[in-house]
Amino acid sequence: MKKQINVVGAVLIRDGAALAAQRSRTMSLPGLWEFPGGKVEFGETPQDALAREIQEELLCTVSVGERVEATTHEYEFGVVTLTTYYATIVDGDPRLTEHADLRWIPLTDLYSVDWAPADIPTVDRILGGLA
Ligand SMILES: Nc1nc2c([nH]c(=O)n2[C@H]2C[C@H](O)[C@@H](COP(=O)(O)OP(=O)(O)OP(=O)(O)O)O2)c(=O)[nH]1
Repeated sequence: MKKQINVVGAVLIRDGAALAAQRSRTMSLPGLWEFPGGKVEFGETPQDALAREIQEELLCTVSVGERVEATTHEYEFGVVTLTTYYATIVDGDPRLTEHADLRWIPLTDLYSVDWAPADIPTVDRILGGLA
């Protein structure tokens, strides 16, 4: 049976653009774009995990809000359940640490990057919510 991986991602929206992070060559799913975040550790709430991951990888503090979407996708290396939340930056500015790139993508261009497959329902939901 494949490994089950619980992952949380942050949907940060500012001035009509969403923050996307490109996975680096040394990560799984290299080159694909994702919502910053990571794996939920034992004993953590998804919200705590998300705030911790954003602090670690973007070096800023967020307040986690409403859930956007939850989706399960089977990759070669395991089954990822990705839950995304709207989040707001309360301190600091996102900085590039472990990803290949960070980009504020205008919502009108959100489909222009190559998202990790598990993220597509979140992108659909964000854009659907605007309609
Ligand atoms: N953080 C994040 N991960 C995602 C998203 N969509 C998606 O399929 N994933 C996958 C990529 C990874 O396999 C896993 C998250 O693990 P992680 O962010 O802790 O990545 P990691 O670098 O520690 O993982 P690994 O390369 O060591 O396997 O979920 C997303 O929007 N955000």
